Order: sequence, then structure tokens, then C-alpha cells
Amino acid sequence: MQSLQQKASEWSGVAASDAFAIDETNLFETLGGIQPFVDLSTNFYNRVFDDEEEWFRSIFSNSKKEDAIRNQYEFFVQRMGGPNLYSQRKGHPALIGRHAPFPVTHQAAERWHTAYFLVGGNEMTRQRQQVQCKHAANGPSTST
Ligand code: HEM
Repeated sequence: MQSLQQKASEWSGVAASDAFAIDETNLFETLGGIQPFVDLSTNFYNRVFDDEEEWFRSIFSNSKKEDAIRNQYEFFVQRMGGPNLYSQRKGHPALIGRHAPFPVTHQAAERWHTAYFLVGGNEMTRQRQQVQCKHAANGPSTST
């Protein structure tokens, strides 16, 4: 079976070595602290909340823009080599699980190619759940 990383690379067209090049440098230090990330996430969510396509905007209809901005910049600060702001406040990022309530489909991931790992992660989670349902219907597994 293909790994999540293989699927994400195939769908996005971004090689894993390019995706993980962020680990070869400390972008938090290079960019000079938190403010560039606050600006990035503010600009990002201003555009998301003003998107011209209703189906895309509606994915965020239950989110407050200020919360979404903070969640995102704290996550990026942490992931790019800065202090663990996100985990101190909210725990493990667990991004596949946290996105499970939202329709992060192939169509949505076209907007943000990094999101293909969420699409693949959701598919794998659903496949595992289907296997469990089958076992439940057939009684306990004897194969372990
Ligand atoms: C098109 C693809 C995506 C869609 C539609 C999407 C949608 C959402 C939505 C609706 C939320 C809740 C907003 C909130 O924080 O209150 C959210 C949260 C979040 N997203 Fe995404 N997302 C996408 C891709 C990504 C990617 C690629 C990343 C990481 C690189 C990411 C990181 C996060 C983080 C860190 C949160 C905050 C989670 C939390 O603390 O609850 N998202 N996303």
C-alpha cells in the first residue's frame, strides 16, 4: 500500500525532499520572529474569508477569523523552528483528526497543495474504519 507521503507527493506534484526542505533551515530565525507569521496568516485568512467561491468560503463558516489566524500562525511558528506556541495552548496538532469535520476534498486541496496529506489521511482513516466495521459485523477476529 502507498504511504501517506507517497500519495501526497503524487497528487500535489511536490517531491517529499522538497516538502521537507523546511527542516533543513530554521525559518523562524531566518524570518526574524513571530510577526512575519502573524502577517502571513492574517493575509491568508483575509483571502480565505473573501474567497470568490461560496463552496470554499462555507468550509470556514463556523470559524472565527481571529481564531483561525491565531491557530495557524502558532502552528507555523512551531513547525518552522520557533517556540511551541500551538502545543502549549492546544496540545498535539493532530491535523488529520482536527480537519476530519471539514470537507478537505481533492477540489479543496487544489487551492493549497500541502493539503493533499490531509486528503490522503482522511481516506486512510475512512479505510481503517471500514475494516473495523467489517470485523464488527462478522464477530471478533481470530487472526491475531
Ligand atoms: C484546502 C485545504 C484546507 C482546508 C479547507 C482547511 C480547513 C480548515 C478549517 C475549516 C479549520 C478551522 C479553522 C480554525 O482554526 O478555527 C482549519 C484549521 C486548521 N488548519 Fe486547515 N485546512 C486546509 C489545509 C490545511 C493545511 C495544509 C494545514 C497545514 C499545513 C492546515 C493547518 C490548520 C491548523 C493548524 C488549524 C488549526 C486547528 C485547530 O487548532 O483546531 N490546514 N483548517
